[in-house]
Amino acid sequence: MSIVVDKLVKEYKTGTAVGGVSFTLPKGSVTGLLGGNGAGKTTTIAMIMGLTLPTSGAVSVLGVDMLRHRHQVLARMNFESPYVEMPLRLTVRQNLKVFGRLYGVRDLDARIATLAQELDLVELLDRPAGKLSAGQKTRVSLAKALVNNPEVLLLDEPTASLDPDTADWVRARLDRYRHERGATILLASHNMVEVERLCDRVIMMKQGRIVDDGTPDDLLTRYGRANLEEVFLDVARGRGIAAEREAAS
Ligand SMILES: Nc1ncnc2c1ncn2[C@@H]1O[C@H](COP(=O)(O)OP(=O)(O)OP(=O)(O)O)[C@@H](O)[C@H]1O
Repeated sequence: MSIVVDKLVKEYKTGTAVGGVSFTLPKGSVTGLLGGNGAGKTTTIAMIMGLTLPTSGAVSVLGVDMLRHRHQVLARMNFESPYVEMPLRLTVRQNLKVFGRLYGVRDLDARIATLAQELDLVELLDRPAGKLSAGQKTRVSLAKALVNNPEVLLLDEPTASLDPDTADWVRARLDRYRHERGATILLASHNMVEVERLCDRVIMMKQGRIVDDGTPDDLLTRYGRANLEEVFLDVARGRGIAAEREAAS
């Protein structure tokens, strides 16, 4: 298994952000984490990456306990999040160099040149990161996330702020990366088209808990719906399977 999350909890003074979440993600799988605002998706991803310390529970990535030995595996994973700003005065190239060195990437200049070609960043390489549009920044963040060719990739809304055409292109890029690298990907998204297109499994979260889990087809059948958007609305509005189970117990 590439990622094992076991009874993960994150309590803040203001309340419970993640209230006991468990799942396992096999190598090469692409899983979507779906849920409304405040459901706990970002906090879950941050705990898997080791950016946020859990209150309790365990996370292992590629067989390594992230709470004790995360330095052993960090070079084999990466993440993208709109919440993590890059140094804005540095150019795109300098940013990619800093992150590439942090991850110990060999032949870094060649890697940056390849990524710039693939993500259409050639024209932007010598511009300061602070002078980019939101969509351009998202593409640079994706380059940062791929700089070390990670086996495990965590993405927090990878196409937020992209126009539909660029978003579609980024999804195609991620799909190709997944197939070429055999990477395991966990992505939080509000975009159902994205999830239906990329994910072989969907984990639905609400108020810090997992309320459903299955392939997109399983969920459509279970809820009797034509698309994931309708399933999402059922779950968000409390008409989900979890609500029915609770009512029945
Ligand atoms: N640093 C923090 N301190 C206190 N509360 C926090 C902190 N970070 C997150 N929370 C709270 O934890 C809950 C889960 O937040 P989280 O960002 O994980 O949700 P999300 O599912 O990613 O939401 P969104 O879709 O809006 O990005 C929210 O109620 C949020 O207010």
